[in-house]
Amino acid sequence: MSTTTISVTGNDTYDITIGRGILDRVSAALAPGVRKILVVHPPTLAARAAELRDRLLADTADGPREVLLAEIPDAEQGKRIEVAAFCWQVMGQADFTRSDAVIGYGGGSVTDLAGFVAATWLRGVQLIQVPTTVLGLVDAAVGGKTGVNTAEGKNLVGAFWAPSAVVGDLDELASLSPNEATAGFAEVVKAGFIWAPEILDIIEADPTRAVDPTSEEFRRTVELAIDMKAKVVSDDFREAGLREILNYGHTLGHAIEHAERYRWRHGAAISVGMLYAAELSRLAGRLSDAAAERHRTILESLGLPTSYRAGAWPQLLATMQRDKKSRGGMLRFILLDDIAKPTVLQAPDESLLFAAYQEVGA
Ligand SMILES: NC(=O)c1ccc[n+]([C@@H]2O[C@H](COP(=O)([O-])OP(=O)(O)OC[C@H]3O[C@@H](n4cnc5c(N)ncnc54)[C@H](O)[C@@H]3O)[C@@H](O)[C@H]2O)c1
Ligand SMILES: O=C(O)C(=O)C[C@@H](O)[C@H](O)[C@H](O)COP(=O)(O)O
Ligand SMILES: [Zn+2]
Repeated sequence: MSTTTISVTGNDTYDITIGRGILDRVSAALAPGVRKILVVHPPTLAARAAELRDRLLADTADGPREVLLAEIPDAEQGKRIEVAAFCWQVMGQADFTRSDAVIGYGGGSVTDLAGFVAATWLRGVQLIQVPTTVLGLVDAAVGGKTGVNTAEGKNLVGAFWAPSAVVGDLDELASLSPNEATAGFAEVVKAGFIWAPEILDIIEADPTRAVDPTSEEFRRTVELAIDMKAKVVSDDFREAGLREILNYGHTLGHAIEHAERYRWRHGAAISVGMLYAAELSRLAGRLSDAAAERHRTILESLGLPTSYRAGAWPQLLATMQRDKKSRGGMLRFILLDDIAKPTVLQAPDESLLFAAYQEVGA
């Protein structure tokens, strides 16, 4: 099967390579002169991280290397400042210098944490992202948003720090459970609604094939989603404007994740958040009934959640105030004027926000 390369341009230029059996590209992506490498990984991938270490050690063309493995707690438990401090300690004790590198090998939680460690160690060292989940591949590993959660909310501390390469080996996804693959696929659906309607057509034609990581349909939708993200972050790395569209569904979605103390998968929360944004768009008189209904149908056809506890509204509203798109006390939402026509809604009336929530509250 062929390999696809999608490039991010701008201040930092790098390639996202998508293919099968391409892990050897990780070593090739290291800058000349890298002597020490920290591979950050979750417990689930401990054995495979050791194999990756052995591959990196076997490549001696650029001289000898030291490869350290940093196993971090799973999922959101890994996105804590204490975990970043653990990685800093490992790097400090091994004398990592500015010419050394960090590799994020795992899902989005790992690539976010590894990216943050790379951004902050000595104010920035080389970062290579090797995503192993659908969500990591199509979204988290691309674009250089890195960070950790705080007690008050999701991703509240972080940095923009671009990887120098993203190696997307589809073989890595084979061990994902169908539920995990589907949850991550919510970000592909997002790409369909904000930018690439072809994704929606493919899902509607056959939702089961669309989420199957071995299918051609999956490969096509994933490449469309990555291509969209690469274009957006090439244009607006630091989220001064256009990049905000990538937050479609995230204002409510992040608040649900926080309310659930991260027992919900990110993609599942974003699924409810996207339906909420669609209903808000419809009630604000921007989106047609049919386009809002298309959200519900597509998300449900994939088995993604479309409702959340009705009684949670006051808590969700309070958490949404801390969303990064807020300005002063003013909430801002990414809505749709139509499919693939994202827009911003500033300071919506609380009654409108509540009315939209009644469409997803159960
Ligand atoms: N930086 C960004 O632009 C960006 C974009 C989207 C999401 N995110 C963040 O990504 C995180 C969610 O990422 P995620 O959905 O990948 O979750 P995750 O990283 O928590 O991984 C989900 C689960 O899958 C396991 N896993 C990972 N790879 C596996 C594999 N190949 N086989 C079997 N199991 C595997 C992990 O151990 C974990 O239990 C959230 O924290 C979210 O905020 C960041
Ligand atoms: O890359 C972006 O920009 C995104 O918003 C992508 C989102 O899918 C992702 O979940 C991101 O981490 C959310 O960012 P935040 O700034 O709202 O924390
Ligand atoms: Zn997201």
